[in-house]
Amino acid sequence: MSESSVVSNLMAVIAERKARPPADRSYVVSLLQAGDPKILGKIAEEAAEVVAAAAEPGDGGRDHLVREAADLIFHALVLLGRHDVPWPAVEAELGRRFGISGIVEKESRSSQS
Ligand SMILES: N=c1c2ncn([C@@H]3O[C@H](COP(=O)(O)OP(=O)(O)OP(=O)(O)O)[C@@H](O)[C@H]3O)c2ncn1[C@@H]1O[C@H](COP(=O)(O)O)[C@@H](O)[C@H]1O
Repeated sequence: MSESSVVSNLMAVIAERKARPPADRSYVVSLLQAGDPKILGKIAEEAAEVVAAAAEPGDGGRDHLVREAADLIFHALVLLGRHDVPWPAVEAELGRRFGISGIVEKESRSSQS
């Protein structure tokens, strides 16, 4: 499975968990049912763990960073799913920015407001 299809498939699982919560235990359902405060708290927690892992030296630190980044992105995807934001919308936004310097893009934001 390619990396981008992992994200698409995961978003499909999250949407399915939301539409038809299974009787079996599901971490995604527990997050969706607990709502934004729980999901946002997990995102903040995982972001702090990314920061800590990035400070660890060597291959162990790098591997830890990969795991914590995956946790952070997973919880962000659950938040998107809860708000019915489809993954292609995020991809389209990244695509819109592609090749535009972040400095130029930020300047265009302030001229729009
Ligand atoms: N990708 C994930 C995924 N990534 C992380 N997690 C869970 O996120 C939780 C993170 O918990 P913690 O904060 O305790 O973990 P942690 O930060 O590493 O803990 P410490 O470092 O503090 O010890 C754990 O329960 C992980 O299992 C995930 N849970 C589910 N998925 C996907 O979601 C699908 C549906 O899951 P269910 O709804 O549970 O069936 C699964 O098949 C997977 O594909």
